[in-house]
Amino acid sequence: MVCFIIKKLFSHRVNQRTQVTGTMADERIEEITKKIATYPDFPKPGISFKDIFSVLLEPRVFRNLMAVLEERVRRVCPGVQAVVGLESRGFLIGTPLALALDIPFVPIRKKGKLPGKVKQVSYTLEYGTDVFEAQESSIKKGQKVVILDDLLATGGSMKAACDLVTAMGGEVLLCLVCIELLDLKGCEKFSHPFDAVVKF
Ligand SMILES: O=P(O)(O)OC[C@H]1O[C@H](OP(=O)(O)OP(=O)(O)O)[C@H](O)[C@@H]1O
Ligand SMILES: Nc1ncnc2[nH]cnc12
Ligand SMILES: [Mg+2]
Repeated sequence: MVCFIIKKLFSHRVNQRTQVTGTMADERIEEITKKIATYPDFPKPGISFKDIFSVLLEPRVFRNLMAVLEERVRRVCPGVQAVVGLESRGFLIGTPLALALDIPFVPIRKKGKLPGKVKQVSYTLEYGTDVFEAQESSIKKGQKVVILDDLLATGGSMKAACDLVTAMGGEVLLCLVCIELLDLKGCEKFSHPFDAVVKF
């Protein structure tokens, strides 16, 4: 009986994973959604490119996006100790979020751009393959982090970032993106808690 109840509770949590913060109507999110420009067949035929830069053109909408991200992190992972941002578009939102939360910003960069000793992981993304690196001492053992990026497509980048942070001894409390491309089912690539502001 106890086992049955535990299983029920657990399956509920797993099913809720992509709904970490619920679905309350939020006018800020509706406006952010409308501002995200779509470019068909960029950078390759068949790719429908969602452009976060169109949100950044409007300070009020950008500020609202940052406020939504901050609220979600404060609600879901109050003990978070660092924001890990993925080069390059993840830096745009990762640095202001780290400042707002008053915690360190840790960059994960593409191969060969970070000085000093680095840890590496290779990965595939919607239109290619790449290698991610982090500076060896940038993530401490047991450090609780949120990983932030502009967009989740196939989930290859986010999975690689989770693997890298975990291999360095960090604990991923939340993977957070502005935009999720639902058809690509990227969040199935990794098992950490996940949340997205806008879903297409
Ligand atoms: O879920 P995935 O299939 O891995 O794709 C998502 C990633 O792809 C894009 O980055 P990109 O590597 O194009 O580089 P950029 O951020 O430097 O523009 C986007 O900013 C995400 O980081
Ligand atoms: N469809 C897409 N739009 C914007 N950035 C992306 N990165 C990977 N896929 C993408
Ligand atoms: Mg990117």
